[in-house]
Amino acid sequence: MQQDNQREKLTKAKRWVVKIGSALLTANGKGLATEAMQQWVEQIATLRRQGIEVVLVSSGSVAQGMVRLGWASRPRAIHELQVAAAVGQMGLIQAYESFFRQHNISPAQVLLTHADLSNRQRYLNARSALRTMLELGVIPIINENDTVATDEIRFGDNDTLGALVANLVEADLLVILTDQQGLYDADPRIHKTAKLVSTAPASSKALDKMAAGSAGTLGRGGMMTKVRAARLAARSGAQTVIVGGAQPSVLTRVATGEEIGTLLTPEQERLAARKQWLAGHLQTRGRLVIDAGAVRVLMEEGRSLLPVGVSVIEGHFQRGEMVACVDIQGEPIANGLVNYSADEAKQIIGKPSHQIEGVLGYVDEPELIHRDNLVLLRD
Ligand SMILES: Nc1ncnc2c1ncn2[C@@H]1O[C@H](COP(=O)(O)OP(=O)(O)O)[C@@H](O)[C@H]1O
Ligand SMILES: N[C@@H](CCC(=O)OP(=O)(O)O)C(=O)O
Repeated sequence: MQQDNQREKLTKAKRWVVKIGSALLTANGKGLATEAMQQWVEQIATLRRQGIEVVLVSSGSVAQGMVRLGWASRPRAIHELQVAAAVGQMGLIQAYESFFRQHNISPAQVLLTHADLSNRQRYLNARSALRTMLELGVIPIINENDTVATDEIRFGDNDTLGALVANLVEADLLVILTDQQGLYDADPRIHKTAKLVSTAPASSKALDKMAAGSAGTLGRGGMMTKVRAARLAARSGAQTVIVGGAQPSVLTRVATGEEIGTLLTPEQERLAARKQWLAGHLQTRGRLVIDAGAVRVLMEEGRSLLPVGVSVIEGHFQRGEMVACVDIQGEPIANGLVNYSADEAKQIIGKPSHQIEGVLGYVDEPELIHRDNLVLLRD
């Protein structure tokens, strides 16, 4: 993909994940950087008016908690960090809430752990909740759920969380706001002559050496986790911009394609990347026999699979697992991630989607398999 087209592509990105790091948010440990927060919120409101959906991943709970508890240095003990995070998250959310309210936007607090995104069912639940928030114009503000997150279920840094959220909501763009202007060819705190990298493929090995320096005193990740986050985001086709969050109008400038910060580019388009992942990674757990009408709309119109087009359910699968879709002769048509378990699906097949609630008592999604989660196996 041409690198010079890539900034232009930013102007078309419709779904963004914006991650804001601790150093920026907490004015380097001096309390919340409320003026800066107010400006980011204002820019997000502007982006929204331009039709861009934004998910915010915000760090700063531990740093803010330290201020509220009067602690001068970051505690080592995990339970103390958890307390700082819980106390600080209140201040963080309170501030966001009041700033978003000034623009008549409702923000929502979402706390996630690693386990929430590695379990297929919880992954799908988080995904539909976030998608619905975006549809309703609510801005999700995500942080790690530090009170319950211990080592094995921890993201460890919010750069990674931002990337996983970008994968989760199928974002076009991950913007990582930090205290440097972007990624330099060496740590600019140590090497005064270091140069800013403008654009590079996220997969470039040369980036590892450049980003090897450590994090600031408040942040956890440093540049290495940002580069890794860009690679993770690239797996679902998202672009990543690492950029100095203290610059005026930083977000709206990124949206115009202005050459600020560092743009790390994916190798594949978003949907192609997701479909490749779907095609390669999961075993099927069951089979749906679909009727001729459903075969036609899937293959010719690229539509989602609705319960009404399914005649038989085979196998024991859970919501979120991969199933095979076959025609009435048993010929494979597509594989996809199913929105209902086998037991639920058996009750709703052959029925129009508006009857799902009447049958099950709730509706997860109107589709049995959404078209974004469906890979066709025939041309
Ligand atoms: N090549 C590099 N380019 C820019 N910054 C770097 C580089 N290597 C290391 N760093 C350091 O990474 C820091 C940003 O990471 P971190 O403190 O985790 O920020 P955040 O809180 O925004 O996540 C910068 O302040 C910088 O000193
Ligand atoms: N959940 C933690 C995340 C800390 C973190 O990842 O910080 P950073 O590297 O500055 O994004 C907090 O809010 O303090």
